Amino acid sequence: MSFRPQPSPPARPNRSQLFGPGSRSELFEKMAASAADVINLDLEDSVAPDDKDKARANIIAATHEVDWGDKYFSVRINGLDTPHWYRDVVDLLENASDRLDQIMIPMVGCGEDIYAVDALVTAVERAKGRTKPISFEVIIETAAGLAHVEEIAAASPRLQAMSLGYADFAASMGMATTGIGGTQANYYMIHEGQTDYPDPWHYAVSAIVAACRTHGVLPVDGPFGDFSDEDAYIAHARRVATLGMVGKWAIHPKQVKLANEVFSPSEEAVAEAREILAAMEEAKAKGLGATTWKGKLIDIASMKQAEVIVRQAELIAGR
Ligand SMILES: CC(=O)SCCNC(=O)CCNC(=O)[C@H](O)C(C)(C)COP(=O)(O)OP(=O)(O)OC[C@H]1O[C@@H](n2cnc3c(N)ncnc32)[C@H](O)[C@@H]1OP(=O)(O)O
Ligand SMILES: O=CC(=O)O
Ligand SMILES: [Mg+2]
Repeated sequence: MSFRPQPSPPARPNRSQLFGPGSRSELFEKMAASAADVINLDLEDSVAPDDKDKARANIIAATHEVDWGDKYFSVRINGLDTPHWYRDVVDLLENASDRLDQIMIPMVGCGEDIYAVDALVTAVERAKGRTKPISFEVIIETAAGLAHVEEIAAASPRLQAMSLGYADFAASMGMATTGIGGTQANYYMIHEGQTDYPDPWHYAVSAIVAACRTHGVLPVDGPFGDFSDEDAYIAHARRVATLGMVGKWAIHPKQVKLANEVFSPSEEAVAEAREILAAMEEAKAKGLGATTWKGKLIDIASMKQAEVIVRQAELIAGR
């Protein structure tokens, strides 16, 4: 219990985040023309060490030259355990246009990691007279990151979003898999001869959602590596949407449409939510806190559940 109301996350659509290597500038116009809500140009793992300088220069040029429309524009910097990250921050903040909205910080392990980047970003912003503050997104993708997820979620007012990075997370946890997201062939149970493949990521997803919701941060699901398997992507996305995530990465353009569909409430769900709200208004007018709708109990908490769906639909419609 707390007397403090739960803070709202930033009110912007974040259903799909399309990634592309900063070293592949030929992809930028295609990314800008996509239906993704968020663009993540990468300086980290999809860029070879020898290409880091070129990738930074490409991304800076793209903030000036490419029309990114109304997309939220984010750049993933290198991790704090590398020699690259400070140069990423300094070069971007000194030279990128105001089209840069966000820096994504990978491999975070504790709140102090965010503090360190915040201090550097703040210093460069002041030195260069940048008036638009840069926001942060972090990736939880290590055992330490998950262990400290709540302090990370509370670490900076710049923090808008937090993603689960399946590949590095699996490696850090010592998980016996090379799969990026989804069910895992060796993670199964057998009951009365029937094989069931439970979700090995459930705990991490729920821990991230709880930390994010506590501190008004958008919880986002990370990559799904097998971009040829659309059904498996959709199944994974639907599971995490049910658990409270607001969107998912697209590491191939064909995944953008899938994410946008899964993370937009269906017309049927919105109509039902509005019916619940109307039924509860009627009940409240009669002095009741609970009533029956389609043979089921609904009460004040049902209104809050319905409002989540209606708010989400309105946010997307207002895009
Ligand atoms: C674990 C992690 O950290 S994930 C995050 C970091 N990883 C990334 O950023 C990787 C992002 N994705 C990619 O680099 C690429 O999509 C790859 C390597 C997976 C596949 O690339 P390709 O072999 O070129 O893909 P494919 O041939 O299927 O591309 C089909 C079309 O989509 C385009 N395309 C490919 N990737 C992208 C992209 N990320 N954004 C926009 N368009 C793209 C191609 O140029 C091609 O366009 P065309 O039809 O006009 O020729
Ligand atoms: O950065 C993403 C991941 O899956 O690792
Ligand atoms: Mg990673």
